Amino acid sequence: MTMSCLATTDQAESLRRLAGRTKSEAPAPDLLQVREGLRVISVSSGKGGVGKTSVVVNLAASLAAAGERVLIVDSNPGVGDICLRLGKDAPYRMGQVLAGEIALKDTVVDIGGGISVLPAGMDVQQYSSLSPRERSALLQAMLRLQNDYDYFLIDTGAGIAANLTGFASLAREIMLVVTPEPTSITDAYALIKMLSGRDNSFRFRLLINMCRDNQEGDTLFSKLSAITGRFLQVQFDHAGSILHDELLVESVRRRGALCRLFPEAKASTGFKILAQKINKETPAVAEAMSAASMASSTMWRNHELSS
Ligand SMILES: Nc1ncnc2c1ncn2[C@@H]1O[C@H](COP(=O)(O)OP(=O)(O)OP(=O)(O)O)[C@@H](O)[C@H]1O
Repeated sequence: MTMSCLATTDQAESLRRLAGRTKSEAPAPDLLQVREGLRVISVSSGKGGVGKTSVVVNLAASLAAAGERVLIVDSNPGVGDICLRLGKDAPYRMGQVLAGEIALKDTVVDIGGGISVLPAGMDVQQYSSLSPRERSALLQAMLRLQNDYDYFLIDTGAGIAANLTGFASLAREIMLVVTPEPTSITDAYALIKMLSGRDNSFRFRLLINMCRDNQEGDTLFSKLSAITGRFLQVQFDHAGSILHDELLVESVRRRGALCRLFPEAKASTGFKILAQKINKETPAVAEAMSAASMASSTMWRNHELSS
């Protein structure tokens, strides 16, 4: 669904609703500032099916178990519906937000235990069809939620476009999920190359999922790190390894987080260590961004991506 309805209804009112403001409130300033202390991490991959959503769900559960308040932003259009995966209904959809029928904040689903989900699935075409003002209103609506959380974990679609558009554009930290499969590694390298070419301030972390053992993960990280070190100027860290674990598949079947259903599982240990590591780090500093310039830079990026 697009926002063409804005042309026929009261555009100011629709934008206000989209941004979650009341009529009496002044418009938000044209500056997107992620508050100090909020971590915005996008979890991405070069190819699909490597376990991105599993990582988001279980990292969220581990962070929440340590007392952090986590908003999962499910911006992956289509397949991986995180609410469904966690056994909850998402009564409202992004299309209704884009149509100005409902405010973004009203779509948030409380999963319990310190985790909420924003079902924000939107594909690149849908995002491209928004005007710069609509994009800006959406990002501002997102930032109006920031005082309620310590982390925004963004589940993006696979590939570069999904990382540069929509809510993912707020993240300075990118966690790339790969598996030991050769195609997953080459796709991840291509993604790092493209993203770092657009913005060299991203902090990349590599998380190796579905490993046989930690040694396999360490070896893979060393190989990729050697190549990126030689050819690219990027901040690139090892987030850790998550072991292949049949109980993870079982947790998906039972519609819950592995770390909550099977806290002693071998993959749960990996997620716990990952959460501790992330929690100890100093966040990447996010500078204020002009909403207008972000919206227009995303336009040329979209144009470039579709060519
Ligand atoms: N560590 C693991 N051990 C065993 N199975 C896993 C592991 N991680 C993920 N899986 C399984 O791999 C499958 C894909 O996982 P998931 O849906 O999280 O991937 P994704 O990258 O988000 O996929 P998509 O690109 O389709 O959104 C699921 O069936 C999940 O149970």
